[in-house]
Amino acid sequence: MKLALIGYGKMGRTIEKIALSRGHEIVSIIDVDNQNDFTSEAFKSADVAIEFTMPTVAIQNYRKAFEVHVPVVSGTTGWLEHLPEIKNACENGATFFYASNFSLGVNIFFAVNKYLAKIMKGFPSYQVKIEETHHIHKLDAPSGTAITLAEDIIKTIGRKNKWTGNLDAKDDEIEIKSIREGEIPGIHTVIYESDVDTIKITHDAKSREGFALGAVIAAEFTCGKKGFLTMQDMLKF
Ligand SMILES: NC(=O)C1=CN([C@@H]2O[C@H](COP(=O)(O)OP(=O)(O)OC[C@H]3O[C@@H](n4cnc5c(N)ncnc54)[C@H](O)[C@@H]3O)[C@@H](O)[C@H]2O)C=CC1
Ligand SMILES: O=C(O)C1=N[C@H](C(=O)O)C[C@H](O)C1
Repeated sequence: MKLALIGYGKMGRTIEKIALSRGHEIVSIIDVDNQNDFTSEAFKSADVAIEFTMPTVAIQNYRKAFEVHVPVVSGTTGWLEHLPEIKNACENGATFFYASNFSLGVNIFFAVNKYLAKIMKGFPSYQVKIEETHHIHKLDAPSGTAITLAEDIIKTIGRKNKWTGNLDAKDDEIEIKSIREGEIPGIHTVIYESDVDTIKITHDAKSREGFALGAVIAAEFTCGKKGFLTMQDMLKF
């Protein structure tokens, strides 16, 4: 498959390595210094573009790729206020795959989180909160993964209406505590606490390889498809 990379930072470089090891060709790499390359023949020849950049620029990149009819797989977090525009573009011919976290392990963790929230619906004596820890370079907080975890709990548990990054959460809110420390790739913990005990589930990424492998597999899945795609479409659990 011919791949384009939009964003050649920590994720872009890890994705390049994994894509090459799976026999794919990188036909174009776009970063801050060559943003006009979206109209190049090389970029337009890509079967799929994989985008990992920054919350503030992601939406412009999606628009530019859609203009030249290149499908996009993106893992950039912190841009979801624009989701209706992207879904609308997908209803009108664009192809876009988004995941707040592409790692298989995190997606198993998402399933466990939903199952646990279903059980905890019947146990209101437990308070729920989320903690996420990432490297000091991360621009957004809370992490996209923590927001997905919180939204899945809200849909299921029946006693929470929204999440908050404030540490004085109201009764109907889920507190998300964000910690930035060293070079940590990503740790997410969901914590249920009663007067007598604590239940915790944690996903701890050892490196960025799991995120990058998931993004390349998502690009393979996206190739030849149309519309708005997610990990649920790909993993079927
Ligand atoms: N969904 C997932 O599984 C994962 C998502 N992420 C997210 O991916 C994003 C990128 O993460 P990293 O690679 O660690 O960041 P990074 O800071 O290492 O790389 C970002 C790259 O984007 C480039 N860039 C900035 N503006 C650009 C523009 N207008 N056009 C093209 N390139 C541009 C930067 O120069 C840099 O090379 C973040 O939002 C992060 O939260 C990170 C890991 C996994
Ligand atoms: O910025 C990161 O590094 C990561 N971002 C994603 C998020 O915001 O959830 C996924 C992963 O945790 C790494």
